[in-house]
Amino acid sequence: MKKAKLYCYYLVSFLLLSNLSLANLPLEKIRMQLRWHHQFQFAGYYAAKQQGYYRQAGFDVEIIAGNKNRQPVAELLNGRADFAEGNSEVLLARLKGQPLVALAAIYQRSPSILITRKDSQINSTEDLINKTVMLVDGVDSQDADLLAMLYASHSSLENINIIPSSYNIADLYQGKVHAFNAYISNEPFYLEERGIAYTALKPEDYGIDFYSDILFTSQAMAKNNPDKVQRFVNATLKGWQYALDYPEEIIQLLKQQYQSPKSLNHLRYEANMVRKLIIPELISIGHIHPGRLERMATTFQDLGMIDNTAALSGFVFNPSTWQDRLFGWWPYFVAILASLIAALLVQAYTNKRLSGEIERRKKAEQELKKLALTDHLTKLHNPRSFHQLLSAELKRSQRNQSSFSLIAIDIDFFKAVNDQYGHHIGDEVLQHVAQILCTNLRESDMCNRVGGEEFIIILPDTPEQRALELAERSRLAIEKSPFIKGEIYIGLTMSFGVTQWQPKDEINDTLERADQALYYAKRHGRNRVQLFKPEMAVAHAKEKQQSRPRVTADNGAGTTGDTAPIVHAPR
Ligand SMILES: Nc1nc2c(ncn2[C@@H]2O[C@H](COP(=O)(O)OP(=O)(O)OP(=O)(O)O)[C@@H](O)[C@H]2O)c(=O)[nH]1
Repeated sequence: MKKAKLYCYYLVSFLLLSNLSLANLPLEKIRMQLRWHHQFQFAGYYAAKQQGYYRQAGFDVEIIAGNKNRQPVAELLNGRADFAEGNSEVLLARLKGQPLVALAAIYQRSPSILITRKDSQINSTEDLINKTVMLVDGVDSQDADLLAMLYASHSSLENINIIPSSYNIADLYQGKVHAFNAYISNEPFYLEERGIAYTALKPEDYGIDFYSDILFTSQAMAKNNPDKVQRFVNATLKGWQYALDYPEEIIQLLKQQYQSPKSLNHLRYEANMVRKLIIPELISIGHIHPGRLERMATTFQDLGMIDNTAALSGFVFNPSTWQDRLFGWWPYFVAILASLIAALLVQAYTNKRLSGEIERRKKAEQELKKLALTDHLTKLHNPRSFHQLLSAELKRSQRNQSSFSLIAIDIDFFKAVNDQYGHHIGDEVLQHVAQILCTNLRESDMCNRVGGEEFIIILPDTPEQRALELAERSRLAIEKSPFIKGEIYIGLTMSFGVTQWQPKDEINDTLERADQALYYAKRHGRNRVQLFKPEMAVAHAKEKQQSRPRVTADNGAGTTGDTAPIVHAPR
């Protein structure tokens, strides 16, 4: 659970950091090409820029007005724009092989109409025979919805005089043409302003149902930067929603910032019409239905404008294919994966450090324990440890009904060593002796330094006879191993007292007996091994009464006990 929390923490921190760093990135320059002059027709783009939606998406967007020579499809294909807005011409270009991708159909209905003067009595397309009609590019018009509307009632357009549009509505009300290609959101206002009655011939009334004002980009952009495209689309649609919610704000913006030549009333008229074309109450802004695109494509084909509709496939931007999704999400996958790996690594590193630290402390504790139980000079068990070991051995022997022996050992005339060579040489002699004493023992035997120059060996499962043999072996080893250092040569001997633990013994009973045997050995010539015998206890008690130190006590052979017969001589 703690680990899960830790990973979440890493993840959240990572994502927060990622977002912060994204916000701090410089804005990316984007060129957005409009189809025509600045007017309410493009309100959503101005709103997205004004409201900061583009900036939040990471873009610095330049909104470029269109004109006769600056048309969206050409601008985008030539790389002069990153995104653009066009009418059905976008689909037509795609079906003709241009690598364009539709991102959103802002207008669910086409604003293209043919407009006639009411007094011309032209009330339907049938009435256009032998009449002059203006279309964009004249007979070569790409205004598919208007053409389709004409074809809906004419098998051929030969009897209609189609000429290129002048883009000047005055040509209509001055009677130069009978029908004028117009935008329902634009030209009717001029006529209404002048009180000129008109008729609007709408493609939808002839079964022609086209999208318009399609936001599009290049195929390369959609493929290589789906995330960027999606961000741009989202910001744009948000802008459109804002523009439809607060049209007056955008109208003022158009006048002040984009120098729109249209009057406020004209812009309000346009805003009202635009809302009817977008139908936000019924359809989510920008929605593209593939079936409607197909119908548009079929219309182009029926008009002979394209051979087939094969290129329709893939026309609509769809970042939710698994490849696109993967492509768009891979940085997040990588980020999540990386943060998990980082969390695991940190965890592993922390664990390693912790276990290292625990190990180190354990060792230090063990070391301390060992130090507390070890004689610092000889590295043998110290008196404290000796008592623990002896008590454990006693219990073990009681439990197992076995027996152990003790050998108490004391260096002979050690005082003379200190006196003659100094305490530091005395220390080295002690180390020397300890090493010889304990080298030839069995693994189970325990060697202890219990006093200045006194040692006791615990021999588990050992009868006294065997202990005697071992003691004798040690005595001989010491005798044969003088301490030699430079010019110093010190011959050494040791005295040994041996006894066996008896089942009725307390610890001190056995210790006492070993000590009495050692005392006896000291008193009887030193450099010897003595097994405890009961009579020794009596003699020992008498000695104690006289309070005479055993080392200076008469050993029964004069005063030899006080004079050192061993050699302490420079070599
Ligand atoms: N260098 C050194 N000397 C020690 C240490 N502990 C005790 N001694 C000395 O050991 C000597 C023991 O002397 P005594 O008890 O008189 O015994 P001894 O001279 O060995 O004579 P006997 O035991 O009777 O043979 C004293 O001089 C102590 O100062 C130690 O850690 N280092």
